[in-house]
Amino acid sequence: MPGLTNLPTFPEDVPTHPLLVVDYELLKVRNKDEIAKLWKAATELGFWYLKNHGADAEVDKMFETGSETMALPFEEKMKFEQGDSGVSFGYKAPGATVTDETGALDTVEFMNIAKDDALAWPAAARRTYPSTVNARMDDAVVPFIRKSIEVNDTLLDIFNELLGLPAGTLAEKHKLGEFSGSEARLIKNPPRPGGIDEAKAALAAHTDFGSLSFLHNRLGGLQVMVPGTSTWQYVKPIPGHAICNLGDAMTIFSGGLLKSNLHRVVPAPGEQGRHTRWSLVYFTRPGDSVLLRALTDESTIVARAVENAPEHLREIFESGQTSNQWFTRRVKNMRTNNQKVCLSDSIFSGMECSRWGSPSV
Ligand SMILES: O=C(O)CCC(=O)C(=O)O
Ligand SMILES: [Fe+2]
Repeated sequence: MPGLTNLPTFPEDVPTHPLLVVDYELLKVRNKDEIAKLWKAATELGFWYLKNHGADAEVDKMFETGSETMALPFEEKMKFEQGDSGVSFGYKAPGATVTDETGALDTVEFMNIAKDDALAWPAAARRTYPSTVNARMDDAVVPFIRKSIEVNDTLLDIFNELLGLPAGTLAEKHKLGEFSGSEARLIKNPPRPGGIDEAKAALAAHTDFGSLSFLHNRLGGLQVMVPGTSTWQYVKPIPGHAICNLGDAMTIFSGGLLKSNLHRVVPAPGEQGRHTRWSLVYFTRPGDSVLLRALTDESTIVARAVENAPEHLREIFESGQTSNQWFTRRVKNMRTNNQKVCLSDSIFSGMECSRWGSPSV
């Protein structure tokens, strides 16, 4: 596909953080060593590579869908814009969110497709989409979303076991039939005219809001801030390997044991920066009505983690908010048009706009 083949290789001379590689086939048969590796990745960095996930064909078709959709005239895409009310389904134009406290604008465009719409197709559950998305619902979008749900639900079951929760506890919080913020995201970031200024993020530093993200990219540009450091390191894309990460909801459920780590997107490094960057994510998020709190009553492991957690985090472990309330607030606070309200609240440092010290998407 144009834009996804014959790409320059990832440069050797940029600071890169090696993620642990976890094998999905081995996880499925509950291989002990593989599960131990997943636990290490999840409790230390919150990011890992996942190989043998079996979604390559679905991912390729989604990249085609992304390229067909982003090629539509801007006015056509804007008919599906997500708006400023905190809903994330639909189109997000470049510049619709801010990337730092100076108000610098993001450069990425998204098309977010709700899990609820994919499952209801051809009916619309949450909203409608451009013709290019509708045309690929049957052969690309629905199969990708179903495959991603299968992978993420398997990981959720394993975390359920690792956290010592009663069987089905996390599954109950991510019920297929309940409306949720779960969505597939097609992302395009164009090459930046005038060269690469890594200091200017394409997508702001954030933690993912939901539970699990299943990410596919071909060019570099994703960076993580390794806990205990204050510098950004690239995550190198490896063919056939998805990048998985945990979101804030899992940090809350687990009393802080599972890490939702800060990350951002900058222009791809080196020669790669001359090319359009495409990426694709499936976000699994808790059902809209699920209360975000540490599962202390359900697990002694979580209860102990909360007892040992630093004081300032304990408030987050009893957020008092449903998944939908939390998510709506966070999406709203990212929007450029809402910054008058938000910057006065100190979005990048305060507790009100971002309890995690950075915005979340
Ligand atoms: O494009 C990427 O590599 C990451 C995107 C991301 O972090 C997000 O959409 O939340
Ligand atoms: Fe993210």
